[in-house]
Amino acid sequence: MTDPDPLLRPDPQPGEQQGEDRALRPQQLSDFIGQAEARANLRVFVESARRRGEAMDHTLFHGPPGLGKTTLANIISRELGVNFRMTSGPVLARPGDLAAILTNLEARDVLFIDEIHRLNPVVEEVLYPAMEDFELDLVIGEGPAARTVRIELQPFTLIGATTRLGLLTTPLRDRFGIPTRLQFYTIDELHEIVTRNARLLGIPAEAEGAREIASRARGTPRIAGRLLRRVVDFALVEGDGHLSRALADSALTRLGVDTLGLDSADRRYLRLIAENYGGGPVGVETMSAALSESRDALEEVIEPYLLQQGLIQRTPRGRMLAQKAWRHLGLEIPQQPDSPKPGQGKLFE
Ligand SMILES: Nc1ncnc2c1ncn2[C@@H]1O[C@H](COP(=O)(O)OP(=O)(O)OP(=O)(O)O)[C@@H](O)[C@H]1O
Ligand SMILES: [Mg+2]
Repeated sequence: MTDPDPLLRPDPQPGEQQGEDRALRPQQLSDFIGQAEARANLRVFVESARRRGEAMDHTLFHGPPGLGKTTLANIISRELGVNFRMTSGPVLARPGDLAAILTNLEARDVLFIDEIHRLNPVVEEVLYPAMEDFELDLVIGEGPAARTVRIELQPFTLIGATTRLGLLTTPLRDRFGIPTRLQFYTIDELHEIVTRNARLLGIPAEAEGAREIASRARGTPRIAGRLLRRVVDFALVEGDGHLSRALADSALTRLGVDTLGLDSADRRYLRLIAENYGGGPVGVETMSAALSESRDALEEVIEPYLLQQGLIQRTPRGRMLAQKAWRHLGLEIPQQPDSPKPGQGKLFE
């Protein structure tokens, strides 16, 4: 996929996962801002598991990239006071890979599987009895000599994360006792996050400066963190080192982030529907071909925020531009030709 604006993509950029980003990661549920409902529920489930001295029930986090799935999984293991083991769907190529991890877990540990929708089906089969009965059925040997051995596992908590709930198989989905959807953050929540991050980075930030970044961060803490760093660069080199609204505004505009937080890829998407398809409806495959972006990237990364902002609508016949998008692009809403009443059109065929 051609990606003109890696700065603004909500997926992690190289170095971010391990490096500079770590300092900003909330460590406890009480540091975690936003997702109030999910957080309140998780607090109960964690506390209950602790009191019972049992593994917490399996938990699935789903939602667009950069909203805090990995962060929450980490926090839960810390609050439970257990080890955190991390792997991901595409990494577990063979059942043995998963078996090796499962048999090494200690009682009540958290096993985090990122991108769980990308598990190999034969690996997924191994996961079912492991999740349900903490048992592993492994086939040893081949042909007539093959036999199955059953291995007892320590009770553990599986935490799965996915940006594509729809791609999870039903049997896997059904085995999560705590499915949790993460939502885009409000501007107030992002404002709090930017303020906290600026404090941690030791940057003097005016409330209005932090708010400007928050309102242009696409509802996503990862993007808010990244925009803050870039604005700080401008503040240090071209300003007086402190983050004001005017500085944030000029830096973000230079970075191509508009007032709604859209980047050039978002605007290209909206313009295509407006200018080439009269506002739609247009199918996602057509969009994908015209933009040279994978369908996954459109559905996972670009569209969720545009939908949440009410800029586009998804209809059975394809994507359509909403009025707000025409206004945002500064384009005239085309006059709809008088649509024939039901049945009337037939007369002219
Ligand atoms: N509620 C929050 N408060 C403060 N910072 C947050 C919050 N949620 C996420 N972050 C920050 O945003 C960044 C992205 O979070 P995280 O890696 O958990 O997202 P994710 O949902 O796992 O994304 P992906 O789908 O790409 O794996 C991290 O740097 C994290 O510190
Ligand atoms: Mg993650």
